[in-house]
Amino acid sequence: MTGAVDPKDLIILTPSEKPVAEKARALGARINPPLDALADAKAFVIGVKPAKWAEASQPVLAHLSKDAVIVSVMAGVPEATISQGFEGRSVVRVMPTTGVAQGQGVASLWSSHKAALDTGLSLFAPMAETAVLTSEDLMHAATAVSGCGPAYFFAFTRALAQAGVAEGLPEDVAMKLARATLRSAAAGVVGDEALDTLIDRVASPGGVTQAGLVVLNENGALDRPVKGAVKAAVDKSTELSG
Ligand SMILES: NC(=O)C1=CN([C@@H]2O[C@H](COP(=O)(O)OP(=O)(O)OC[C@H]3O[C@@H](n4cnc5c(N)ncnc54)[C@H](OP(=O)(O)O)[C@@H]3O)[C@@H](O)[C@H]2O)C=CC1
Ligand SMILES: O=C(O)[C@@H]1CCC=N1
Repeated sequence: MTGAVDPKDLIILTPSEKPVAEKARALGARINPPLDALADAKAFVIGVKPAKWAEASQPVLAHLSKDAVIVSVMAGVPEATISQGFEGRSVVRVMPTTGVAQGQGVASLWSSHKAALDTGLSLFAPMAETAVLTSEDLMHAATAVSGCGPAYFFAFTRALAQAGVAEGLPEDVAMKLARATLRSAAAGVVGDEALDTLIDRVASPGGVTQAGLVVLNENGALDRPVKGAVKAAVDKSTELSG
C-alpha cells in the first residue's frame, strides 16, 4: 500500500477472487459490495481490457455520482469515448507502469479537465513519477515507451542472459547476473544525470564495455529495432483507439 488511498475508502469490483483483493480486504477495503456503495465514490478507476470496458462499466452507471471522475488506465481508448460511455462524466487517462505496485512506477497523464487531471495526479503521484502530457495524441507514444517499456527491458535482460550462456556461463548463473544487473543499472539512474554520462561511467576508454557497445549499435543495430518496436506499439495503441 502506498498511502495514496486509505484502504477503508477503497471499493474493488473484480469478477474473480485474487490474492491482491484479499490483501486489500484484510486492510479494510470492500470487495464486490452491493453497487449502491459506489454512490459516494469520488473516482472510479477502470482497468479492464480495452475491448471490455463498455460491457464492464454498464452495471455501475446507475450507481455512480455524476461528479465521480473516471480514471482510465486502458491503452488506446480516448477520453471522449470513455466520457460518452460514462454519460458525460469527466475522465483522466493514465498510463502507468507495473512498477506502481512497488511504489516505483511512472505514469503519463492526460485530461482536458483540470479537476480530473488533479484527481489522477493525487492518486498516482504517491506511487509513480508523473508526466502530464500536452496532448492526448501523445498518449500513444507514452504508452509505447513507458507502459510497454518494462517488457522491453525484460526482453533485453533475457537476451543478455542467453548471450552469457553462449559464452559458457551456467544458465542459472547467467540469469542471476542478468537480472541483478538490471536492478543494479536501475539503481544507478538517479536524478537527471545524462545517460551518456552513466554509460561513460561504466565504459572505460578502450576497455571491455566499449568493445561491446561498438557492436551493440553498429550501423543502428540497436536503434533500429527499438524504433520499430515503439512504432509497432504506437500503431497498435492507435488501432485500439478506434
Ligand atoms: N499490463 C500493463 O503493464 C499495463 C496495462 N494497462 C492496461 O490495463 C488494462 C488491463 O490490462 P492487464 O492487467 O494486462 O490485463 P488482465 O487481463 O491481466 O487484467 C484484466 C483485469 O480486468 C478485470 N476484469 C475483467 N472483467 C471485469 C469486470 N466486468 N469488472 C471488473 N473487472 C473486470 C480482471 O479481473 P479478474 O482478474 O478478477 O478476472 C483483471 O483484473 C488494459 O486496459 C491495459 O491496457 C495499462 C498500463 C500498463
Ligand atoms: O500491452 C498492453 O496492451 C498494455 C498497455 C501498456 C502495457 N501493457
